[in-house]
Amino acid sequence: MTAVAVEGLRKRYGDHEAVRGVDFTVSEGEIFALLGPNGAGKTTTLEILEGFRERDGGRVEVLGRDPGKKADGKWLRGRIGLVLQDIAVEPYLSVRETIARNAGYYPAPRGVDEVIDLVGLQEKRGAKVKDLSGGQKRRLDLALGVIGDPQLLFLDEPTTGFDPGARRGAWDVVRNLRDAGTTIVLTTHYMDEAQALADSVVVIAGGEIVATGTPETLGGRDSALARISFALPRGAVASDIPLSVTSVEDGLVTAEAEEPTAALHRLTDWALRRGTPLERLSVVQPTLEDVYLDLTRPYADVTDKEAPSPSLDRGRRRPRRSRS
Ligand SMILES: Nc1ncnc2c1ncn2[C@@H]1O[C@H](COP(=O)(O)OP(=O)(O)OP(=O)(O)O)[C@@H](O)[C@H]1O
Repeated sequence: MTAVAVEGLRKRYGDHEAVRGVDFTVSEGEIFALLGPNGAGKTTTLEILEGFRERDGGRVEVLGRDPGKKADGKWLRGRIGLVLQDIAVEPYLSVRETIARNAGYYPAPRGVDEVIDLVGLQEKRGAKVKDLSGGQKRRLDLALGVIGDPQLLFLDEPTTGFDPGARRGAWDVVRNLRDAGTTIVLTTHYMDEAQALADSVVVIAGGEIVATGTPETLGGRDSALARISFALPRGAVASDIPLSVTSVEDGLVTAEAEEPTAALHRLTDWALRRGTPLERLSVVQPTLEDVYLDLTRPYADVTDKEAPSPSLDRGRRRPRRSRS
């Protein structure tokens, strides 16, 4: 079933069109990541889904209701959880008091201590909010987002300010929530986070969707050529190499291969027969971050008045395979 459906969504601030006809769906029980550079329109889109901002055009359905309608908005507030940036909390209340107070806003909240354990704030149960570190404060935000046992959870940059260990802990929390049936919509600027968590991904830039897919397929990532590089062996010239060489710079050969396993077999066989080792050998497939940067590069440092069409300049690709 569909948890969120967005069709032709538009939002304008004065003469700035922040969201320009966005379409996407989020399936129930998945982790959906909305990615995009600063000013892309992510927060505006989320705020419309959350019922905090009116749209100028398009259709939006969240758990089958329209968050732009007052009655539906009220119904939705009991069923969605929010982890926003800069949530205002009372600084002199303790962690436990803060979570317990919020639990009272929901018809069927989770247990307060269970949620404290879930987000890893056991040690800080009695600490005042004002004495928490930045990362601990963000965990408290996460606790407040899940205390109402939401069907749908919005996470706006959930791990900003976390240390690496805490980030992995938060990822486990998010995955556990998904596995327990919560649908999760998140924004993040960390591509490793999207890679680790997301079942599906949408990239938005300049208020428009520039790519959709899974972390594995986004922007043709699964069909991009692998890049093999190694130091040119002593005495060899580029034309000796049994691969499609794209460059030789400072003695480093770079070649692209459609089937890296077979290409490596040919290359290492050639090197072994020559008796020359392949120094600095590496095989690189584009990461989600590489693909994301290519997709959004045209939008860096441009205003809404000159939003370009994205150039998919990942270089050569192997012929498209059918995608699921
Ligand atoms: N209340 C507002 N009034 C006027 N312009 C706004 C308002 N909120 C956002 N904007 C503008 O709309 C555009 C989209 O902003 P939005 O906050 O949705 O982007 P974002 O993708 O969430 O960015 P970030 O990653 O920096 O949080 C930006 O150009 C922003 O300056």
